[in-house]
Amino acid sequence: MTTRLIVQTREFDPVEDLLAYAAPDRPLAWLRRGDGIVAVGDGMPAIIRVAAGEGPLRSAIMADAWRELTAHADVDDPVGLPGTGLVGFGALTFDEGSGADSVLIVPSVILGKHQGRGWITRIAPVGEDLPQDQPDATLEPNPYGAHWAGTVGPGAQSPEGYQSSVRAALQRIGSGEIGKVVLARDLAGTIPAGSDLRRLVRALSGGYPDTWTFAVDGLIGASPETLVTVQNGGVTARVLAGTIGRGADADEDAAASAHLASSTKDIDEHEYAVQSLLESLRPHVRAMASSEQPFLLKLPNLFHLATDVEAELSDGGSALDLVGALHPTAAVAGTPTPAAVAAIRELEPFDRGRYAGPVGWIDGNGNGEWAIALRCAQFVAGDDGANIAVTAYAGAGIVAASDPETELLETRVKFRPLVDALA
Ligand SMILES: C=C(O[C@@H]1C=C(C(=O)O)C=C[C@H]1O)C(=O)O
Repeated sequence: MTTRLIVQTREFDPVEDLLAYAAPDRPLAWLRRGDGIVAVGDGMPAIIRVAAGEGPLRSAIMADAWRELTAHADVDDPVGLPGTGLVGFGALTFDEGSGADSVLIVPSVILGKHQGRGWITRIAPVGEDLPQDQPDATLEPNPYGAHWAGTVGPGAQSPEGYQSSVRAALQRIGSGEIGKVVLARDLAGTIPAGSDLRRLVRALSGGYPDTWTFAVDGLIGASPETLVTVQNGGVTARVLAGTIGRGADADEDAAASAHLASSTKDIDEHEYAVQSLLESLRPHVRAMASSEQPFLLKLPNLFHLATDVEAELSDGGSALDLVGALHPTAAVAGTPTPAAVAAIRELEPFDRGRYAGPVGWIDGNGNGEWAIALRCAQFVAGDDGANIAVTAYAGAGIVAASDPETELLETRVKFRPLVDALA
């Protein structure tokens, strides 16, 4: 049976710290430079869950279910900003064959902020009171819980194992089977039961302001890379590929960025990623434009080669339709895509789950912002007060000129935001 939702958005004094209103143990958030959207409390009037094993249609099933939900929703949204009205927060698995499920969650209360304007959205099934009309309705910040620290160590893929996988990938590249493949490794550990996960979200968004910080169903991270954003017919995407760690002082830093900007290995790796995005996007848009040369994106821990792409939507698709068309890009899978995904299945001894999958939000008009879930970890609560399990992931693009040890070091630098924040 179709869920029918009633949705009401109202202008609201912008709150300083959106996260202070989120659920400590399962925050639902999308933040960048203090702007964004956060679920207040943990009410969920609708959740679309695509279970593992649904086959290669995961994003299509979700996009269709979302269309159905929005078609039956009664939305009153005089504010009309990105993230107002009916919103679902989503996280999808990287691989269609993953054992993890993909989710799109509609919370009952959302607080948002965009360029100095604030709003509140309340959502309930038709026939039930909107949250503000319920007897115990309150909107109070939750004080942050005590500081906590976790431990993570090698996961299913050891550092040595990672280098052997890179060597195996180089052989496949040498034989012409693939041009590029992105190989990841995992770190596993625990954090204490009851930890206030908002502390991690806050540390990531404060420390890495140029990233999109997300928390969706236990997947928490700060990604520098968008998969696609759609806003009133305009489409944008940011492609990243080609990476070098920051230098220890100004001279080393300048040398590192100059090295990256002129490295043919990194420029090739980047070009694979740009071409794959342009090819997948082309059938859905017109007036596609991207810069000729990548620019250098500077993050606190590393530099990336980056290209921004802009276009106009031409087929009326939603942000989730585009997610389905674009994922997985060569930035996180490789080229050609099917052979790269097959190589990942063979060379990585773990299931990526939602790492390197699409994470973001979609609204009732099909607008939305989706990142690639990088620099992230999946948190899974234990039973009966047991510790919370954490698995973090980081990968690197392997091309013909890659060196196993350098790629291992690159994954170490990419783990740093998360590992530092957990310590
Ligand atoms: C795979 C990751 O990052 C991707 C790979 C990059 C590279 O190989 O240079 C750069 C940015 C991302 O597209 C990761 O962070 O885990």
